[in-house]
Formats: sequence, structure tokens, C-alpha cells
Amino acid sequence: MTERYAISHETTELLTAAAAARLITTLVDAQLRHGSAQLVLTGGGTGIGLLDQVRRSPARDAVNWSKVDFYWGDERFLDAGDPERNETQARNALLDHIEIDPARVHPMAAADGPFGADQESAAADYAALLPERFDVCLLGVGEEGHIASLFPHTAAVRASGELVVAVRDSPKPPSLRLSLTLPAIHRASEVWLVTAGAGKAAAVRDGLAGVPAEELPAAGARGQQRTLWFLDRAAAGG
Ligand SMILES: O=C1O[C@H](COP(=O)(O)O)[C@@H](O)[C@H](O)[C@H]1O
Repeated sequence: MTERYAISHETTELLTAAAAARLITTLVDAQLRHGSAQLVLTGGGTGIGLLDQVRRSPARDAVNWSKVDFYWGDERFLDAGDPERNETQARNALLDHIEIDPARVHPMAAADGPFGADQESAAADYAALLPERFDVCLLGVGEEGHIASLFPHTAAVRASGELVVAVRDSPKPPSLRLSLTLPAIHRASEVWLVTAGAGKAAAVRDGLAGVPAEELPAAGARGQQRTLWFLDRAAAGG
């Protein structure tokens, strides 16, 4: 049976700190059960804020970080090291500060990477390395309800045969991106949507009401066991 609920905290700081504490515990539990943990990271202000809180947590090293596989839910298709890349931001916030196994860090390809400008090949290559299941998939939520780089009324949000897609017309810059699809996100035991601010309140309301994913991609993000929405008071509609 799958559970779905929303947890709202008074401030964004409290939301990211509480989600960070829960992430540490969930990764420890996953490692106890499976020996390692499979985590999908997100970009966005709240998602990176959560990683920053993990870095600052006194419980941080309860996790054996060398036994965590890191994936990304989406990436801005820019050159390696570009400050706008989700990978760069996640490394700055957390990965550069913990004892990771570099072989377990799986960033999506960069525009100056082995596939050059060929986003389709980069997407297919990423799809091939995805595991059958993730423990936790973190997702930010855009004001119009996008998750990863799945935007409303696009082929990417409708994709059902692929696990990773190339996006060329992202309404939010930069326009070129790579993204997990909904079927890939559905491989997660737990999907956590993390978002803050009054600008997200309508997307949160409609996402929890279960409008079609085509209209609001966040509504289609479901974990196999749990779907949790972490909100601050403003995103929860006050
Ligand atoms: O562009 C992106 O935006 C979303 C949401 O970002 P936020 O700053 O509004 O929280 C993020 O989830 C996604 O990974 C990223 O590429």
C-alpha cells in the first residue's frame, strides 16, 4: 500500500532541516537493509538547501556516504562545472564535503562531455545505468508544477517508453536539459517533493488534489511506498 502526505513547517529553514534529518535516517535504514542506498538528487533552491542542511547536520556521518549511489532527476545541459548545473550545485552544497565513492556518483552528461551536443545519446546512456529501484527520489516543484525537467503539456511529461529524455525547449532557462521521466521516478520507494514559498502554493494545492500529470507534472510523481510533500507555511497556502 502506498502512503501520501504533506508535512508543512513554519519556515523554509525548518522544512529543509527536517527533511535533511529524515533523509539521513532513511539512508541509514536503506543501508541496513540493502548494504547501500540509491538516492536521486534534485536541483532548485529548496532541494539544494536540503543538501546544505545535510552537510551541516551533526548526524551527517551516521550515513556511510561511500555506500550511497547518487543520481540526478534532471540536469541543465551545460558545460561541466557550470554554476547553473544541478551537479555543480549539489557538489558545492554536499558532495565535496563528504566521503563519497566517486564511482557511485552518476551525474548526467554535460554539453562538453562524451556525447557533445547529442542529447538523445546522453539520455540513452543515462537510462542504461539506472538501477531497478531508488530508495529516495528528491524533487523540487516549479511554480507551474514542473518536476525534474518535466514541464506541463510537453512530450517529456507524457513519455512512457523511456526512462530519460532530452528536453530542448524548457520554458525555464536554460532550454536544453536532460530529465528522468515519470516511469523512472516511479522506480523510487519514496518520492519526496520539497518546495517553499507562496509562489508554489497553487502548484502544491493542485498537485495534492491530483490533477492530471499532463497539466501539472508534480501530481504524477508517486513513490512505490510513500510520496511525501515537504512544504513551508507559504507553500502550504498559509
Ligand atoms: O530548473 C529546475 O527547477 C526545479 C525547481 O526549482 P526551484 O528553485 O523553484 O525549487 C528543480 O526541481 C529542477 O531540478 C531544476 O532543474
